[in-house]
Amino acid sequence: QVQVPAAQTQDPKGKPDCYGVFCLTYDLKAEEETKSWKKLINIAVSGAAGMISNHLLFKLASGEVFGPDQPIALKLLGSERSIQALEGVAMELEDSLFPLLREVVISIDPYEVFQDAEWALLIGAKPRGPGVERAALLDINGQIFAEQGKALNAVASRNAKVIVVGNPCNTNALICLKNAPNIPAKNFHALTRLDENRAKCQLALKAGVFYDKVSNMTIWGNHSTTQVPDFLNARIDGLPVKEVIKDNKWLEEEFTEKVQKRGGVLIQKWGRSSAASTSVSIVDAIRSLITPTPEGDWFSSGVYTNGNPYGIAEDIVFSMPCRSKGDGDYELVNDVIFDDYLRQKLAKTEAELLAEKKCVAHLTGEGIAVCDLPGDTMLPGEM
Ligand SMILES: NC(=O)c1ccc[n+]([C@@H]2O[C@H](COP(=O)([O-])OP(=O)(O)OC[C@H]3O[C@@H](n4cnc5c(N)ncnc54)[C@H](O)[C@@H]3O)[C@@H](O)[C@H]2O)c1
Repeated sequence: QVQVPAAQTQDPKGKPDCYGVFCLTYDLKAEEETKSWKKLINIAVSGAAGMISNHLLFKLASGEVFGPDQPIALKLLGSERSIQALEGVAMELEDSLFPLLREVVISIDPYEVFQDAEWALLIGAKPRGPGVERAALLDINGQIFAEQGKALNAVASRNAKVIVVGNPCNTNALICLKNAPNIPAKNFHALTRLDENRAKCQLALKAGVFYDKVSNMTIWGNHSTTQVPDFLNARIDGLPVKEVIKDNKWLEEEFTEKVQKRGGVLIQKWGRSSAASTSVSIVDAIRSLITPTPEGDWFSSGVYTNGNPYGIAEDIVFSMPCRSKGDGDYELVNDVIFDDYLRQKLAKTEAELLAEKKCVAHLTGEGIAVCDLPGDTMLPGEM
């Protein structure tokens, strides 16, 4: 039974950064006596007034992500344009009376928001408007992630875990980690978990089984339409997918394209991009790092290539199969197989990421940018 410590009034002037009711402090003595709660953790969220955050923040504050005995502080970063909305978010958090939510800070200054952050969930980015080239988007959003990388480097916890959601998320994550040399590059992730979840759902549908039977699902490469949902290594009910779904044409063409373009189809139906399922996948991504991966299974995450066993180019952020002991860290999976089809697809998504990297050389400290993208591929959420 978790006990909620009594609130104590404190002079709000003493805590200038806090929002509203979160300026009141809890009675720490009462908390010590219960011994049932863990030490507070700082979670920074950028784009906190956006659609994804509108789902995610309430999951974080409810205890669904870090557990019912883990108090949290939410440090919310918005853009100048979203500051009013951000206040609205903070008001809704106040009114939800979450016992685990101890502090809320809203700000447009990443140096303030990232102070001592143990987790940084970087969602805020500019959406790609009509007529905006992918190269231009890389530059516009890249600037945001260069600045936020510098801020993380200066003030975040030295072992902060960073999950980049804002698109183009792989290259944004690369820019971010290059600007944060004091934080291990291994701690940076680009979110490809939504793609993994979508792939599992499509395989389950085709095989006529519930989706909990699908495991070992890797999304390789970029979070774009060149991503590779790997049906060679995935399993259904413990069996290789190809032994269950004996329709290679469907797997190579329909399945792959369905996963790559699922986001675009969803926009057509909804009139906006996926926010609820994205927030669920961010929760999945965090939980995969803080709970041990089930024996024999793995999860996908866009991570920094630095000595990978698959022969993928080094020094990019590439989605790969990972396993975790539940300590926030991960290891790459060794027991995966490749065939010609998979190798060919991997080469395409790898080429795209290498080209994206050249486009942002000015933001990673690697010289002058040369932008020659192989094709203007879409993000999964674009049509
Ligand atoms: N990786 C994935 O799987 C995945 C899935 C869905 C969406 N996305 C991406 O996530 C991002 C956010 O999506 P959304 O639907 O929440 O968008 P949204 O437009 O509803 O919200 C984005 C918010 O970020 C804010 N923002 C912009 N620049 C900022 C900055 N420099 N610092 C802080 N905040 C800033 C905006 O004001 C806005 O409130 C988009 O880039 C989208 O493409 C990624």
